[in-house]
This record gives sequence, C-alpha cells and structure tokens, in this order.
Amino acid sequence: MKKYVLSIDQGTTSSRAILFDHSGTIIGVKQQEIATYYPHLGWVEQDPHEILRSVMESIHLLLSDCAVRADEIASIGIANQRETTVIWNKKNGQPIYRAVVWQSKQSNDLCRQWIDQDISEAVKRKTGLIIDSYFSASKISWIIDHVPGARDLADNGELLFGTIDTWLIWNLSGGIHVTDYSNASRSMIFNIHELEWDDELLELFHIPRSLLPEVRPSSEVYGHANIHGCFIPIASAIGDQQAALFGQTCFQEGDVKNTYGTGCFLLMNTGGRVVHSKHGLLSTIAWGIDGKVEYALEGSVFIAGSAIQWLRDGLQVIESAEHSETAARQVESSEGVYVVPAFVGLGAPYWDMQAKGAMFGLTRGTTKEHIVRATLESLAYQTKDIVIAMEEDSNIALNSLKVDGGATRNDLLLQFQSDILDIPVERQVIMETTALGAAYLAGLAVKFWDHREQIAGNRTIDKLYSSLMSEGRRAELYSGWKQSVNSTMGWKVRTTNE
Ligand SMILES: Nc1ncnc2c1ncn2[C@@H]1O[C@H](COP(=O)(O)OP(=O)(O)O)[C@@H](O)[C@H]1O
Ligand SMILES: O=P(O)(O)OC[C@H](O)CO
Repeated sequence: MKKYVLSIDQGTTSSRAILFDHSGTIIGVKQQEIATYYPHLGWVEQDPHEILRSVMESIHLLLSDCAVRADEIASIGIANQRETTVIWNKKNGQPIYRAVVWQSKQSNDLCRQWIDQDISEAVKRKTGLIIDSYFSASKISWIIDHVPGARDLADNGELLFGTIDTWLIWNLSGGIHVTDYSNASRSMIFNIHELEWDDELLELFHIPRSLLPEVRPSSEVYGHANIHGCFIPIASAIGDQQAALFGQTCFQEGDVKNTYGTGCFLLMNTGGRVVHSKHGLLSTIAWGIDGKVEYALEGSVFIAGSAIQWLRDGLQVIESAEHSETAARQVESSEGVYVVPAFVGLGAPYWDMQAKGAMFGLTRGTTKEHIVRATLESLAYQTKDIVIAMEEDSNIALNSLKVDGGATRNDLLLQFQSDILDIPVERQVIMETTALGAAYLAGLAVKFWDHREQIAGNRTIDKLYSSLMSEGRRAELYSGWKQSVNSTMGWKVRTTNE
C-alpha cells in the first residue's frame, strides 16, 4: 500500500526532500544548503554535482529518519529553481561548465545585442518574456561560446541542455532528457502558444535544437528513480514558482500567490488565456495537466531573501536569517532609510540590467538595525510595485495576498507587507507550498489523488495579517521607495571586470 508522495524542492538557497501523506500533511523534511559562487561581480554560479548530491542525500536521510521504505512511496515530484542552466556531455554526463544561476549576469552583453536587433516584440509575442539575462537562452549561448570546444560539440549533437528539473530527472532516471511546459516557458526559446521550441528564435540565438529536452506535461510519469532498489515513478516536474501557485490551490482564474524565497515571485492564474502585460510582467505557463496548459501572469523580483543572506554573509550585521526580525524590532521604524537591493539589476516591473543596489536616507544616527529593517521592508516594497502592475494588467483588485517561502517566517515582514499594501496577508499552515505543489502534481499523475477538487480543501490558514497603517503614512513611505528605486536605474558606472 502506497502511503506517501516524495517531493523534491530544489531551490536556489537549498535542496529539500519532503514526504507528504494523503491529507497533504508533512511527514518529514530534510534540507541541505548549497554553495553559491560569485566568480566576478554579477556572476552567480552553482555546482551541478553538488545540487544532485544535496538532493540524493536529503532523500536518503529523510527515508531513514522517518523509517519509511521506498516501496511505500507512490511517486516523486520535482519543483526547481527555474532558468538556471546546465549543459552537459551526452556521453559521459559531465557538465561542461558550472550551473549558471537565474540571477547571473554574464550574458548581459549578449542580451543588449539582441535588444539592438529589434526583436523584443517578437520575443515577447512568442515567449511571453522580456529579453533579459535572467532567462536560459542567453545563458545557453554564453556557455557554448565561452567554454573552449563547446560550439563544435554542440553542433555535433554531443551536448545536452537542461534546467535543474531536467538535470535531476536525467540523473535519477538513467538518461531520460525531458522538461515540463512551465520550465520550458522560462527559456525564451519556447513558443507558449504553439507549445514548441521556436526555430526562428533558436536560429537568432545560435542554439542547436539537438541540445533541447522533450517538453512534457507537469504531471505525468517521465521515468523511474532507483531508490534502495525500488523503482519509483518520477511523476511531476514544475518550476518552483508555478509549483507554489499549485500548492496554494490557486486553481481559479484570478487567484494569486507571492513566494518570498531567494527572490520574490508573484503569480496570478490566468486560466487558458495568455495575458500580455503592459506593465513589465511576464506571461508564462503555469502548468500542463489533463491534456492542456494553463497560463499565469508573473512579477519576478530578483533579490528578496538573498538580501537577508547579504546582511548575514556580506555585511555580517546579523547572525542568521531569523535574527533579521529580532534586529529590526530594536528600532521603531527604518527612520527614512531605504535599501534598494538591485544587486543583479532590477526585474519586474523595471527590467533594468544596469541598475545597482543602493542605500538612501542615511544620517549620523543610522544604525545597523535601521539597515536591517529597511532591507526587510524592501521585499514588501518590491512586492507592492508588482501588485500595482498586476492590478492594472488584469483589471482585478487584489483583496488579499496568499504568501509562502522561507522569508514568510518573518512576522515583522508580513505585517509590514499588509500595512504597505493595505490588504490582508494570509500565511497557510504548510509553508512548504512549493514542495506541496510538486507533490500534488506527482500524486495526481499516479492516482494517489484523483482530481484537483479533492486537494483544494486541504488548505488551512495559519495567520492573517491586517493593515495597521494610516493611508497618509503608507503614501509617504511608498513615495520614498519610488524615489529611491528610480535613483538606482540606468547606473552607468561599470566595475573593471564587468
Ligand atoms: N526569518 C526570516 N526572515 C527573513 N528572511 C528569511 C527568514 N528565514 C529565511 N529567510 C530567507 O529565505 C530564503 C530561503 O527561503 P527558501 O524558500 O528556502 O528559498 P529558495 O526556495 O530560494 O531556496 C533565504 O534567502 C533566507 O535569507
Ligand atoms: O529559489 P527561489 O525559490 O527563490 O526561486 C527561484 C526562481 O525559480 C527563479 O525564477
């Protein structure tokens, strides 16, 4: 009798393996943080082998700690950090370069050349995306052109490309090369209307088709993983942000969630419609299931929880991410200090690859606690920028915001989020919403669950935050943010190794 679904949440900060039972309750979690390398300013890389190892070790530790046998697991679901690009040799399975992380900026120049070719409109129409080094296309081209000999290998069909879902499935299944619609829709070479890799874009970006995985629904059996001699179906793959949308049971058109992890991602389900944004949001595929795809409108913020990691590891003003809350509570407000964490440019709604981070409003009385508080507040301001764009694009006024992700453990942040948006913010009991979404999709594929309605009732609210701020104060604070963020844009000073 199968009792559990095993979910893998391979995020930018860490890999997690989580077991869920039939009621969607967590039975156990194992987590391993993964190293990130910054070889030049703006470059962000990870080791594909370490990513794989962290996933495998988390699975083995989880099963032994929970005393669960592999044959009790119905299926495995994978949610992954999106866009992060791995290219490996088909014959020996060795990556030819580190994983180029979604935040990484080494292909900025390539993107500028593409923008100059006047193809932005065509790219947006076909892929729903804005030309930016965030997406996989320029990362693929950059790796092929920078690793000696890679172009020849690529032209001879000897290399494979994958986002992290593909890399994990290829290794877990013994060589099946697939991805799902949601991940493909983040590549900037996938036509989200025709549901095909786009030959015209592949030619423009010099990407051979032979590198690309087969694109499949987000909920179906792709292959089997050998865990302790037992072959378990790998039955879902989905980008982590879309997984969180599914995990929050945002199944209806107009349903919205915001995830505060390494970055911050607000998604609205737009059903069977591709909604093209006029305010810098992305049109993307939410998932493929039941023989069709559903779409979403997305606002992507590049730096959210990673600004808290910067306070911890870079500035060293806090000991841990949790400590950010204690430190911020030492002061009553940020007293006019703003931190704009545009460390890798700005995503939605600004899309400025050149913006650089900055602090504003410093005085002789500014303390590190003000800076910590202002950094936390920057997550909420960036979210407000996206909410405004989303409301204008969709013509739907949000009356509450469902939230999840690592940083939503922070009560001060969520209270400030509600204050600055002036709508209630809802945190559900299961904060591992991303893993839950992948688990649901993997469970649906093998009939562990029968249909979406069966799981829609599983969602329970843990805490509701309501605004306590006056309208005048809200307007004053937000206008300070807008002034600050605008000042970081188009920053012309380049560092020597950019
Ligand atoms: N209590 C907290 N307050 C603020 N930020 C936090 C807190 N706990 C974790 N974080 C941030 O959340 C991020 C981790 O969240 P997670 O959802 O696991 O991210 P990912 O999926 O990107 O790996 C880290 O960047 C960390 O700095
Ligand atoms: O690692 P996360 O959870 O912040 O997610 C990263 C996103 O998928 C990048 O698009």
